[in-house]
Amino acid sequence: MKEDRIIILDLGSTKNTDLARAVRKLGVYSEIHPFDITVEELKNMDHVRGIILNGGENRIVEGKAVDVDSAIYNCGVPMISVDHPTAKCRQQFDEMPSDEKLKQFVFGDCKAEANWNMRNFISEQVESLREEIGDKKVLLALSGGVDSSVVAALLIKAIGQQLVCVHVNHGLMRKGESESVVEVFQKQLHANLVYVDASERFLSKLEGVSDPENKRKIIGNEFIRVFDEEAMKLDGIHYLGQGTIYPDIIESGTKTAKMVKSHHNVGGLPKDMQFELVEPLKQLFKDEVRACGTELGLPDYMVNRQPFPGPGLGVRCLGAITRDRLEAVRESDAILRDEFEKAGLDRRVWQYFTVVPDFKSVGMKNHARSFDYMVIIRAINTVDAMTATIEKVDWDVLETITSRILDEVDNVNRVCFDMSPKPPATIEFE
Ligand SMILES: Nc1ncnc2c1ncn2[C@@H]1O[C@H](COP(=O)(O)OP(=O)(O)OP(=O)(O)O)[C@@H](O)[C@H]1O
Repeated sequence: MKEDRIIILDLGSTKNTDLARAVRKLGVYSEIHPFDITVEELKNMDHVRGIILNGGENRIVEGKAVDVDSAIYNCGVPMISVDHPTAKCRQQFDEMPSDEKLKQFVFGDCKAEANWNMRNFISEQVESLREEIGDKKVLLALSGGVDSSVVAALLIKAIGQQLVCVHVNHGLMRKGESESVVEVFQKQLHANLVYVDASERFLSKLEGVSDPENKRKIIGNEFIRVFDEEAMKLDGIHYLGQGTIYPDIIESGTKTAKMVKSHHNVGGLPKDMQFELVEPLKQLFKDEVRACGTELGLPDYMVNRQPFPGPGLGVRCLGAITRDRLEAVRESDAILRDEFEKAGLDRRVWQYFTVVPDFKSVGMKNHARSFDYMVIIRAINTVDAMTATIEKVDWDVLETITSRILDEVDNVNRVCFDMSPKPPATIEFE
């Protein structure tokens, strides 16, 4: 990679990513590494212009305060420290430096060039992907979500028809979602796309299953089975593309953080599938992934898509999934998304969706007694998905959504708004 870089060494900070993002915001590439990196490893990296020793509350590891190898202090690269009392560098900060001070360090002391942007990133990735992959083929599970869509667009630009995308419609997609994957990737970007309509297969496996854990397991296992079958039909695949992004890497790789998450992958593919991995987004933060998708020409609704659970609408059609309630979830979700977009809430609210429970309530329709399902609307905001607050949706917007759902969605006679923050409630219901 040709960009100048600032290395952040994690000495127990909980704010490594904030710092890395602050540096990248200045247009300079920044990467986080563990405190015990060796000076040789550092020297093997290209274009290292500066080092930030980033200390903090997790500085005690196995009873000892951590520090970098003394050779790193003498490696001749400009260095500052943040909240690292035993640092042996000239300039030390007690807390994250202001933008001005960071600028002074990055451009003044380190003389770094501001050349980190998505255009450069894409052209470099295209070049290195072509070199790495040669004339071999790459398989990619394309969900239509942000990460796999951006990986697909990048790989299409780099290797065109050598990329084989497999999209599985498990029947639990949102309204129009699978169709838009086909429209964008097959019709517009001319991708080599295998579209598998496995709805019937998933729905029949799920029939009568009401336990949320079992539902998730069945969906996950069936997904692997379908993907496996499709992969077996293909010849000469050498690589597997994955939408791993930078937070996946740092969350599973840091040596001081308390919470360690497992690495992102395609739901645990069978071990006997011998693929090498291609993970072209592994340097990017989520907002950079979105910017990369936009630069690659993906539509706005795809790159700004809100998070959507792997098991899809299956966990929003509560209890044992029935086709009538699944349709009610899908249709009401489409109305909610449409009205949120019209009200400009789609950009502001982190996640919003509808849920249909598996019981009925009494109502009146066309002057007669009705006994039908209810739709629950949920709209939440969060920073890290660990806690969540409720969006105070404007009353008029809620009324419009309610009357549209009651008018347009079959088998529904009641609409509720979920007021519960996380905790004690979770974001999803199952
Ligand atoms: N219906 C699907 N068809 C094909 N691939 C899928 C499907 N659902 C999930 N995948 C694959 O599994 C990966 C992990 O799925 P997950 O639901 O955890 O999404 P994610 O981490 O948000 O990524 P994305 O933004 O690409 O959906 C996806 O990146 C994609 O490669």
